[in-house]
Amino acid sequence: DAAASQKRWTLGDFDIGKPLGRGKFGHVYLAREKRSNHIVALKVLFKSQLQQSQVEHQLRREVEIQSHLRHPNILRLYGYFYDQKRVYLILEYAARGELYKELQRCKFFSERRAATYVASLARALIYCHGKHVIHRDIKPENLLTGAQGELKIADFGWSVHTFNRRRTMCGTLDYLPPEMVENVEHDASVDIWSLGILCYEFLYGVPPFEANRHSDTYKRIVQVDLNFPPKPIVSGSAKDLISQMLVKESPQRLPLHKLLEHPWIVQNADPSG
Ligand SMILES: O=C(O)Cn1ncc2ncnc(NCCc3cnc(NC(=O)Nc4cccc(Cl)c4)s3)c21
Repeated sequence: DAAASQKRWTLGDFDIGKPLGRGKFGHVYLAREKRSNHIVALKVLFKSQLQQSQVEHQLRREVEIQSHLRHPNILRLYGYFYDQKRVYLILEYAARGELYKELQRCKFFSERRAATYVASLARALIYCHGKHVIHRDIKPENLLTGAQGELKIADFGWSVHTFNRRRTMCGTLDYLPPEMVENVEHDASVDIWSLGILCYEFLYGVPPFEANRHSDTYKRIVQVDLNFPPKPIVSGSAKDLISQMLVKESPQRLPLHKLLEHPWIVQNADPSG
């Protein structure tokens, strides 16, 4: 609630539980806020490492952006606090944990499960883009699942606000179409590409442009060297959707609201998400 996001939290406000995971910058613990008994996830980041990697500004931006986002498919960041050595993020607890572990366990998802996740992600991204926020780091590692199996986008560490850069193209703006002046659609389409990659990986268990060497992956991406293996068997409708998202020309990628009307989503996604 509003009070919670303003309160000055300290470690003493929480009972710390089991470790949930360990990331590059620190560990995540299950925790309970003592007064409310509210269960949260507490991410502990070491200031030394944040300084070393010069990501403090990114973390500040994440906290700022996340404090304005409220969506069922976006993991809440309730607040933060710090002490001498560490910064603590107070996060919504996603009871079923990391989606990529589930993908590794199942190898790949059914079309219904994949479409349900893709539709939830599209709705969350439509919400973010409506607030001129792009995530820019949509991948299985940043997706968590709640107690009912619902998908939660986490870790806005790479998200940005897309301010409307006033283009000074040859001095006048008068002749630019709305989407160019807005400059949101153009930027926001990076998340559409990533969602297309994710949809492919949900269905095949590997991302489409995977290669042994970085340089080969880079080449396959810029050439959009997209092909669909014969196994597992995937419907033509799914391939059609993926092909409309993995388009090099960003303004030509299928807009997210059109994705929600695509036959593959309409016929396979569980409306409750
Ligand atoms: O995922 C797991 O390991 C385990 N797990 N299991 C359940 C569960 N429930 C909630 N959260 C979990 N994990 C934390 C997810 C995050 C959300 N937001 C983040 N933000 C961030 O790390 N920002 C950040 C860090 C360092 C530098 C910079 Cl610039 C930005 S991490 C959970």
